[in-house]
Amino acid sequence: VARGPQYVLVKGGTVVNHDASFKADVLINGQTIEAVGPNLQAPKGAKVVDAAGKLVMPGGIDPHTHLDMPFMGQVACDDFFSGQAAALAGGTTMHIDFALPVDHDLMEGYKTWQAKAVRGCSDYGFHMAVTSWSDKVAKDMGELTKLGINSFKFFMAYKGALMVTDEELINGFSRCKELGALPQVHAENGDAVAEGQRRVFEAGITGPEGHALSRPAVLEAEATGRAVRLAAWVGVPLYVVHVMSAGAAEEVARARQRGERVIGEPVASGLALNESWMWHEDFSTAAQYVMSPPIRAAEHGAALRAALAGGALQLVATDHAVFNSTQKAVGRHDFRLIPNGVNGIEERMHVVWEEMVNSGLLTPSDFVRVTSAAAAMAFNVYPRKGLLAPGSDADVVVLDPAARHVISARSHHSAIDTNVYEGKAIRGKVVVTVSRGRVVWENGVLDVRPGTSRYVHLPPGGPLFEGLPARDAAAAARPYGAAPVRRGGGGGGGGGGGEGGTAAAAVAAAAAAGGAEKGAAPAEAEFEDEPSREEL
Ligand SMILES: NC(=O)NCCC(=O)O
Ligand SMILES: [Zn+2]
Ligand SMILES: [Zn+2]
Repeated sequence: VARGPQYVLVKGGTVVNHDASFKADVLINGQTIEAVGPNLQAPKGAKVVDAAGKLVMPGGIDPHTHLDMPFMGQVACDDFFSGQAAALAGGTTMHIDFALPVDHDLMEGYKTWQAKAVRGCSDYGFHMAVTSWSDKVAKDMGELTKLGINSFKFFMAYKGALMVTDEELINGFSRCKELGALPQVHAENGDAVAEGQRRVFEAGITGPEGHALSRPAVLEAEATGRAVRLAAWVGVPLYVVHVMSAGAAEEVARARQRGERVIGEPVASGLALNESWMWHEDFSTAAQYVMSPPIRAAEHGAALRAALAGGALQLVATDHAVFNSTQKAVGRHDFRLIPNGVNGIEERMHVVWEEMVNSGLLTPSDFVRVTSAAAAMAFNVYPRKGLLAPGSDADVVVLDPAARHVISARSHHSAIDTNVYEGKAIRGKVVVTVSRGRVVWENGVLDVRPGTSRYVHLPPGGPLFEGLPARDAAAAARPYGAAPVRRGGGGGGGGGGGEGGTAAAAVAAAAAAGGAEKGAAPAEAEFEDEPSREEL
């Protein structure tokens, strides 16, 4: 495949990183940034991109997508080529997709998703869902960390399909801790949702609005609170995907106030849209907006934007999972059958720019943090990704803050025939995208080919895991929270310790009560060998 010129010089723009912004040129050599600085000279044959008056930023990273996903009897209509092409046209140069186990088999899931991804055209990584528990699942999680997966997702909803029990959640969290892998949760109380759906449907509400009514925000807050507390008890960081409500955001914020390492991920749709669409009289229009947890009343969106601005939530994804109007129509007479999911992989950068930067809630550097750097850090691929600096991958976007455009299904690049942001006016536009050193989007023209995707290994034991053994040791010194342990004192050290008790502390308390070596340290984290960063 012809790659284009070896050198690309992005000239005359303002470089915006998450920690600084300054006037500089960016020189790309092959797939890597060679230099960032003033007045760089273009080597012979270089392609020069004029960025005068524009912002030059690290390519976006969307940490939550579902391309080519079989779900609720349908297969998401963006495959890895159309989805990644759409991403590049919107300034997102890497995404992390959720591989699903095949018949609960994680390794089969990994192979299946790699086979799907081959036809793509951009960088991608994987999370893996864990939908059951067994020794084999635990073993496969270890194998997958060697294959570049450092995060595992647990669905607390989708009863009878993907949902796990609390016991499975605890086993999974504990295994993640051993591996230095980040557990992620879809936080909704799946039992209550199933009951809510039954009640709403039996009350005669069968349309898309039933989706919103059947899974209220309280069920998301409950599950979020449960997940963060269980993660704290296990002593592992936690990543809460698609935070859609004020209550769930509060649970994340409170956990962080308690010193727990929790990341909260709002998605573009939750920040920018509101639930009223699900009451639209036209079924096709209303069904487009059905996703889980649901897009909620406007005050939730405002709370999520505020939480993102104030740092209570950390980064923005999309949960891009697209089903076209024909696919959505299978739920015409029963909202429970509408395949859940909305678009966003192409729109995220623009929607976040409009909602968060044009409104003054975030600075351009904050924008880079929430759309790129924070994901690179959370998934342990920073500064290779998420930063414009010598040695980093040459994933670069040029954003013209003055250019205006309107989002529409008529002009987007996704395979879906609708767009939940239809008609939304945006001030600011990604005018150039460079993916691994190649200009793939310029002047409204996309230059991509299927079969050019690249898998990015995500090694375990990232920054979120630094210092955890010391935290465990401190917790073990105060088993069950603040209660002192009396050797032989009957009953192993007294009552519960509020938010403070961890599993590590309980192990130490039990050991002390049973006469084992005093203060036995919890097992050292066994982060397995860092996988090579080489491509597959
Ligand atoms: N979110 C959604 O509605 N669909 C994709 C699956 C998931 O992330 O829950
Ligand atoms: Zn989910
Ligand atoms: Zn999702």
